[in-house]
Amino acid sequence: MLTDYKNEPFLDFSNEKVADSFKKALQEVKAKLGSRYPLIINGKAVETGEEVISLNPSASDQVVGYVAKASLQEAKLALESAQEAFARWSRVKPEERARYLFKAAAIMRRRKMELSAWMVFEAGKNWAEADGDTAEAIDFLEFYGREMCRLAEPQPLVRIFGEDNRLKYIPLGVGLVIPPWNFPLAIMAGMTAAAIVTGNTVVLKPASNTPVIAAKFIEILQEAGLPDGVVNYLPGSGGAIGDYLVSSPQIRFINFTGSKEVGLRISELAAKMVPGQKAIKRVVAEMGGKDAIIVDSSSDLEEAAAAIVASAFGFQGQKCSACSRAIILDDVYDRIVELVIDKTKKLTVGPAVDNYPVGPVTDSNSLKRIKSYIEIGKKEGTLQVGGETLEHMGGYFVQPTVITDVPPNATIAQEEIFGPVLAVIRAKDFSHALDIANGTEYGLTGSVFSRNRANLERAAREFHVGNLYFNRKCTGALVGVHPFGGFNMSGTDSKAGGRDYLLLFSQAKAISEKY
Ligand SMILES: NC(=O)c1ccc[n+]([C@@H]2O[C@H](COP(=O)([O-])OP(=O)(O)OC[C@H]3O[C@@H](n4cnc5c(N)ncnc54)[C@H](O)[C@@H]3O)[C@@H](O)[C@H]2O)c1
Ligand SMILES: N[C@@H](CCC=O)C(=O)O
Repeated sequence: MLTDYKNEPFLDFSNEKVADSFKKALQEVKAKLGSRYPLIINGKAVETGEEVISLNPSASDQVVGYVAKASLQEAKLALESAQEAFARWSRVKPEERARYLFKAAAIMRRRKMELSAWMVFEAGKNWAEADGDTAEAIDFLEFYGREMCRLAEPQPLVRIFGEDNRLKYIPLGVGLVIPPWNFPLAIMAGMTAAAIVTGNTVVLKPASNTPVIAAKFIEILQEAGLPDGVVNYLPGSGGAIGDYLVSSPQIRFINFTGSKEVGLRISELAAKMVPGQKAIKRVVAEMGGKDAIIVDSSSDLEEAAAAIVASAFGFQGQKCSACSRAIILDDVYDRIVELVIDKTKKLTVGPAVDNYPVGPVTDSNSLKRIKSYIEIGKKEGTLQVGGETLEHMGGYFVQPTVITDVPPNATIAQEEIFGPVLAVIRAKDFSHALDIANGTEYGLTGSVFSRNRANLERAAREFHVGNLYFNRKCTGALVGVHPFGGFNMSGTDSKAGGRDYLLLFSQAKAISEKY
């Protein structure tokens, strides 16, 4: 009998014992940096002539791991392996499939600190961010396992005389899982787990900046006894093997999370029928955001400013949910700006291993992109804090940056920067604030700080985002509690961690028997 689902608790690093254990885990992982990781196809290690070199963004001369890089030849093998495994795996009972997830979650729980330590090195997450990522990965496994058991139960149908009617959920086939690097364990594991627990088999192409933590997940699935070929681990360049995989006739669905540009390309390619293709490809694409926090004059200004700073600069603003626009009503604008500046100035920047509040951004391209947005922002508004990149520190560090008096249509108020840059925008009144908030092509997260019930009710109706929060930060969705996914160009609103998610990887078969 399954226990009720509960979110995995976060570690309390202010407890000296917990902090000491984590330091030990960091030391242990440090000793393993620089190892080699092969592809895993049909359960077997496959070496290739090329490699992806995963670097520590806090210290860009430190190699986290050397990972075999797939070419089209291995991509073909991985597809064949998934296709063969599907014939067996799709017949495994749903409850049995769920048990592999529960077992993997138990292994992850035992290796929790180690997994988080890998993300400190590979993704540049500080301790709490890395722990949050591991906890969310465990949550996805536990939640989707239970969801599969629920979907396997007899589904409610209207009964009519003289017929027996049933409806059951069956898998789609072979899928492609393409996750981003910013939640390199949670999102990657969640996207994969949902696809396989529903009876599909997959090719998992991890993000090129974070293939080592994905290799650890594969180790865990193997330890949990997952049959060969159900998940095929295929690191490689998205540009080089992505199009081939997406266009392949065997692929039945693509579960993508990443940028709007790549998501739209996948969506377009997947829509083109190719010879040998038997079914329409389903595309689940969760993409970028330009998320806003609105503050009105009735709100607790201290709390609002703290939430803006936490949402804007947590993990260096590299969350699709990050607050990149603070939209402040005129009468409290100056006070909020003062509070935000004050709180941002207190944030120190440094290596993730030393647990600084602000760590590095993911790579040199990212640093360059953010730097160029800061330059644009300096012309579009008033630079108040930050504005510098800190190359001399040996990693990809960018100061948390606040730019005020930004017009709603400015480039930095419209385009996703995906870094620690906050645009502060002045609104005349609440209607204007909502217009500004809805005035981008995205619609992922948003938050409103207000004690005015009418404003909150109006925002509930009119603030057009997939995840709307009141009087709290706009990051940090919890599995099962805040099903996650965005509107408009933020994606297909798949609601990861929600009750609808597994249906995206299933098809319902209705069976009627006349008596
Ligand atoms: N909405 C969400 O739930 C969510 C969650 C996390 C991140 N994101 C978004 O992800 C982006 C950051 O992640 P990223 O930099 O990894 O995004 P990205 O689009 O650059 O890459 C995402 C994945 O796509 C792969 N890829 C690249 N080109 C490809 C191609 N032509 N074909 C197939 N695959 C290809 C990459 O290798 C990677 O695995 C941001 O825009 C962020 O907002 C969204
Ligand atoms: N689910 C995460 C964001 C994922 C995207 O980066 C949050 O709610 O903060």
